Amino acid sequence: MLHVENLTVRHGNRTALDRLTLTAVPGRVTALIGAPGAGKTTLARCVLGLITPQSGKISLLGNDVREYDHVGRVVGGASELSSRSTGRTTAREVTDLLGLPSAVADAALERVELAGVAANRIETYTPGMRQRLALGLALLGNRPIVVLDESFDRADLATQRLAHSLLSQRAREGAAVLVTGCDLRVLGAFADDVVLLRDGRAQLDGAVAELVVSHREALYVAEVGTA
Ligand SMILES: Nc1ncnc2c1ncn2[C@@H]1O[C@H](COP(=O)(O)OP(=O)(O)OP(=O)(O)O)[C@@H](O)[C@H]1O
Repeated sequence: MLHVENLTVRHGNRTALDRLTLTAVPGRVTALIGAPGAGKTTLARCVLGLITPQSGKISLLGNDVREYDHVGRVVGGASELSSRSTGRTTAREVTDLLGLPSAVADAALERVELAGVAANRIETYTPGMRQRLALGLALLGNRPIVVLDESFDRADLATQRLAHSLLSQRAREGAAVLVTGCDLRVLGAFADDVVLLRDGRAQLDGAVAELVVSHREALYVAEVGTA
């Protein structure tokens, strides 16, 4: 379980997250939907331990995020990829952190169809290949929480399909999966829950199946609005 409570983050005088509360439940895919600037990346970076919020609480598996030396041991996610590194080196950094054999890194790259370019630098990858690498890294090691700030709704169709199938499968295996994006029409096809973020606040929060019936207008108008 990933639970965020009353999280506030300010960048200078700009409030990126404003007392945000949300939960990503094990066994389900949660889509964090918001227009550009709504605060999705800020939230993902907080969960990955890259930003310290001004106030509020993040708990991972019931423990305060600050109790973890390496959040990456329990949260699968891709933070900034170093473009001069290769896909293989990057994946092996994760297997090293998790104490897994390097063959697991190779298998993760194969799963996202990057085995043939594993030895190439990330700077040579297309946007879709980078997104597939992020996906492979996030799923590596079957960690109980997955956070992907990748806007797969804007990816090429093959990458979208792969993301949908692998993230749904990981949720079915019991992980709490949080994925960000702008377009609920795409993410709603495989997400179970949705949090609609606007100006750093959760405007709507609930099961996709219920919200698209009760708040259809608000969901689709708000997601394309400016933050
Ligand atoms: N390092 C920073 N310094 C100043 N302002 C920032 C910084 N990072 C983010 N912001 C601001 O915080 C707000 C939230 O940004 P964030 O990147 O989290 O949104 P987002 O929903 O991920 O947007 P996008 O879909 O474009 O990635 C925006 O107003 C953004 O301009």
